[in-house]
Amino acid sequence: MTTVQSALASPLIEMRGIGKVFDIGTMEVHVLTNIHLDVRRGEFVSIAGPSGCGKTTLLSLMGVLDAPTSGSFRFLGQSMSGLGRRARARLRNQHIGFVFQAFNLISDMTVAENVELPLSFRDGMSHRERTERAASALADVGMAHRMHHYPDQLSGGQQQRVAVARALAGEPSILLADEPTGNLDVRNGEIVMALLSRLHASGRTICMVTHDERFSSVADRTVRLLDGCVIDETTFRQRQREAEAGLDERRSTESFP
Ligand SMILES: Nc1ncnc2c1ncn2[C@@H]1O[C@H](COP(=O)(O)OP(=O)(O)OP(=O)(O)O)[C@@H](O)[C@H]1O
Repeated sequence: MTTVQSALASPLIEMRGIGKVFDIGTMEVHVLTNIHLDVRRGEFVSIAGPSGCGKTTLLSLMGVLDAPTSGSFRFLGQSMSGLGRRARARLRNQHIGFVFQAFNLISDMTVAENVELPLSFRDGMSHRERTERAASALADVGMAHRMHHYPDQLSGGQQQRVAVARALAGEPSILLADEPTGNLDVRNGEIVMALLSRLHASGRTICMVTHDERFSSVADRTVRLLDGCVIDETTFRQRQREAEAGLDERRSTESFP
């Protein structure tokens, strides 16, 4: 098998025995313990759990923003241990799209300029290609008609859709979203979730941190954390079977009082 073939055959993200400890001088904060987690191409994985359980820390490790203290982490089949700062930045720019709770758009740049910005760090990408990619990503999220507007002329939901376009414009291998609906009202939250769902249906790989159970259930698989450990992993099929079993039970109780 060639290097390319083996990278394609292996999970996109492969974590084995991952631990993360923050040393804050006076004490060590043990945030993640012995995490085993794979994310395969085309999967939509949600990470759920109570506040402070380590969800964002885990997503930062997946996004190569931070490094684990222990364990092995492979991205696209390549070990991340010992990778230098520049190599990590290049990998993030080429393979990872980030969406955060705060939209983080630059207020004095137009929507199109915001989406093009990360592409300007790509070696050798022409201005024309950047413009075309930005236009196409904005069309994907239904925001092409606003490309010459400024962020403060858009609603929160629209700004988040632009942030998703910015994350997608570089054709990343995975989209990592940290509470993407956290700053949105119910309706805009649903619109952004419907967008992520549609992107997943078209083949995108997505990993999302969310507090919201309704949104978590949109994913193929939900990984639940508690105190930095994975305590449960349920797949969409399991949840469907459980819901059907609950329905059958209710039906039988109703038929035989
Ligand atoms: N740089 C850091 N230094 C020290 N402790 C940290 C650091 N980053 C995170 N922590 C601690 O790690 C724990 C987990 O934080 P994290 O943000 O990953 O949790 P979370 O599950 O995403 O929480 P929330 O749902 O509230 O956003 C917290 O106790 C936090 O204080």
